[in-house]
Amino acid sequence: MKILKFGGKSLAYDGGFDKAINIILEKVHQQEKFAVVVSAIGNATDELEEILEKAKKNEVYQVQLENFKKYQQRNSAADLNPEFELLEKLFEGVALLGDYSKKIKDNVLAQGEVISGKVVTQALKEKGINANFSDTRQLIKTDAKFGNAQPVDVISRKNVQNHFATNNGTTVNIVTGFIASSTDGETTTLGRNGSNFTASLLANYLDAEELQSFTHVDGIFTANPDLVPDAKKIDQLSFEEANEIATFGATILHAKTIIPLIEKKIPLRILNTFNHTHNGTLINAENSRKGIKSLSVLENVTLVNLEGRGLLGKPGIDARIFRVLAQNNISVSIISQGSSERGIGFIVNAVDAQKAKAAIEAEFELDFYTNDVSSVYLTENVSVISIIGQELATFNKPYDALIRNQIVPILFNNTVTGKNVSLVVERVQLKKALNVIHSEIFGITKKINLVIFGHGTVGKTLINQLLESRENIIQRKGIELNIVAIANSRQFIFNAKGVSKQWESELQTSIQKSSIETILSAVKEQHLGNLIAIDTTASKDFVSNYVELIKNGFDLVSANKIANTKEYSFYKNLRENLHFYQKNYLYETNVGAGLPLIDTIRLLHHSGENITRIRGVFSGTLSYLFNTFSATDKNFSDVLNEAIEKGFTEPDPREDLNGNDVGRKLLILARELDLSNEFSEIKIQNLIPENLREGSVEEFLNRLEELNPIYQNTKNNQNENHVLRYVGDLSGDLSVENGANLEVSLVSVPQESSLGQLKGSDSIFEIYTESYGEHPIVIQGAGAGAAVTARGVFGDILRLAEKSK
Ligand SMILES: NC(=O)C1=CN([C@@H]2O[C@H](COP(=O)(O)OP(=O)(O)OC[C@H]3O[C@@H](n4cnc5c(N)ncnc54)[C@H](O)[C@@H]3O)[C@@H](O)[C@H]2O)C=CC1
Ligand SMILES: N[C@@H](CC=O)C(=O)O
Repeated sequence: MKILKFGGKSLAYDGGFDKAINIILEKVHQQEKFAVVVSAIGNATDELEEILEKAKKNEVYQVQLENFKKYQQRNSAADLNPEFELLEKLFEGVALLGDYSKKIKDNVLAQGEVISGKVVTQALKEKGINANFSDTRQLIKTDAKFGNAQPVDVISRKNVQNHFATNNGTTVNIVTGFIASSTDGETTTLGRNGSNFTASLLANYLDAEELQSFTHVDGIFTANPDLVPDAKKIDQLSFEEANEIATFGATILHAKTIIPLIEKKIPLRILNTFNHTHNGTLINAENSRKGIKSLSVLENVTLVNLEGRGLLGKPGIDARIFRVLAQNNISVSIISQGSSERGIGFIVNAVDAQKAKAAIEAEFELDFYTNDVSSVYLTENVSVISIIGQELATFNKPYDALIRNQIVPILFNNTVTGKNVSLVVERVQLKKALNVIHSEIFGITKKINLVIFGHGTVGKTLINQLLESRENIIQRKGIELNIVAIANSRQFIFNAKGVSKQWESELQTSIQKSSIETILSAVKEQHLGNLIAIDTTASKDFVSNYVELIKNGFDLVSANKIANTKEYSFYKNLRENLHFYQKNYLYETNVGAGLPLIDTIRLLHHSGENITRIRGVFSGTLSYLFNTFSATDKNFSDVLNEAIEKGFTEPDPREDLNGNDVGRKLLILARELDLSNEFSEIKIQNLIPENLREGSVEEFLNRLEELNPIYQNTKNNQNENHVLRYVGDLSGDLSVENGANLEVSLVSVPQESSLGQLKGSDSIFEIYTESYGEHPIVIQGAGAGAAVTARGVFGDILRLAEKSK
């Protein structure tokens, strides 16, 4: 036979009760053999406890009692008068005495289960079922520890087996959970979660084939889904794993429930009354998945700290602390003591914190005078996260993930035998911490949250590339690149689940004003971790937000060259912050768009290779301009317009023509070699005549033809078989500070030379090193363009995402 157990919410009248009855009916029609264990209906136990407290304090409880009776009776024909009358008498007595014993309390609470058993039995009888109300006070015998009585197995087993021997067959026994009686016949209860315990005892005594516990959730989850939206239901757990979870806080399961089942290897299935065809969580003897983990939380706790130099090596300090806490009925959940014994910290429920502090202060009063104890203080508003099933050997992963996301646990400890690590975090960080740990441990896919600043030529291409490749990257890499926000300088859109393919129109109509503060608070509100900010602007101002982003947990990816080319103090401060907050900053596209240049130079330099010179055509725009202009009869201005149209140029094309963009690239490379040059030190040949340098972009573009005679002349005045190339050259002694020459100029080179053979918008970089001698390492390829640049930014994002995997 099977044992079915229905919890209070499953029997509440707001939907659960009828569903529970239907489940029972369905099973009867399928000719299953089973007994049903019931909890009290709805919140009956809590309500009875509240009324009891009111009666004790001589407060008016009668209205609440009447409401209780009305709710419990609802439209049932069950005769509940004996229970109601007993309750009235008990409450009257408590009100008169102004107190109650645990025995009285058990008697009061027991009525909830009796009422429930009678009501369910009556409802089934009305449906034509041969239901039989079974009061477990006649069956399960316990010691006299009221409130948390222990069953006397020998007697209880015999009683249960005898009862079921005569009351089985076509009968459906509706059995009260939670309640029992002492060997003297007094009503006892089995402690909170006692109905599950009753069901589990019955399953054991009757050698049941399965215990089905009907709850209001789909099963046991990897974390509380209210706090972790990505929490997953666990399909199967071994008894040992379930025991760990039960011990560390899962309210749905209690450790003592499992023990009688383990003894007889009886499977326990956690099911949902409201979704009963769902397979739920099966707990059995099978060890199918080793290392299952789940996260449990103690939300409202306080850390109590006791500090003092005189504690070192002094025996009995801990004993005194815990004795005084025990005397005050204060339970301690986590204890941490440093090996120097200069302090001890422990976690108590927030409601007990002040009491605990006062009790310890009183206990150690004399030690304050002798200065052995210096302070007792509370760290309030903290929470405990327990990672159940977590071995210390792999704890580095969730711990690193927390640090990466700027959550530093206040303390952590592990159990020596069970696999369980608990962390104390600030309560404001609880949700984020849970989600970060959950994603690290359970995330089949790792979610990386992206905030994109700027959606111009490069940004827009990047966003579309990211949206198009989303599924593919999930499949291939197990990484979900989730664009949570897109911002321009005026407005932004935000969606924690990821922006849609209609992002452009949504952004146009968005009323959310763009500012670093509003974006950061939107991110914070959603407790998002694994954050990357992507700068695809060309803004000189925006880079001043980088440090703020870093401080708020963002890694950075940038196509914008400004941050790397501002004054050296800014450059250095940015890196100091990156180092301090352990954040990353990638900017491969700053030089050579999608070409793997910065990474190559960094690798060579860090491996000790002496780079002696870097020379080449650094600008895709100017490469296209002079390659095409040299090889065709087209006007200079027409070719320049083509470069603008192809998306090669900077937002202001004068930044290419005046040599600043190439200068910046040269400076970025120099700084990669640990040189602290400033932009002002670069010798730059400006290709724009002075009279065209001022004014707006539009005005400049309208006067492009004025460039034609100048460059036609330059072209004509070259030696034969020579072509024009705009070249950047980092030379001199690159191994010493102030030894480098940074120069950008237009040169005429033989057509047959490596620079002379360049085509299209290709950039070329010749990297000379000591080991490679006269034969430089050459990196060549498209040096500009939205698609290649966006791909390069994409590459940086993936690199960071993989790093955090
Ligand atoms: N086009 C190319 O081939 C390459 C470009 N880059 C760099 O990529 C960056 C973007 O270039 P493009 O897309 O061509 O420029 P773009 O001008 O088309 O796009 C930049 C966008 O950023 C927006 N923006 C400006 N300030 C902002 C702020 N404070 N917050 C949010 N958005 C802001 C602008 O409204 C604009 O839509 C530049 O820094 C450029 O140097 C780097 C390598 C190659
Ligand atoms: N305008 C730049 C774009 C890449 O940095 C260029 O043309 O090289």
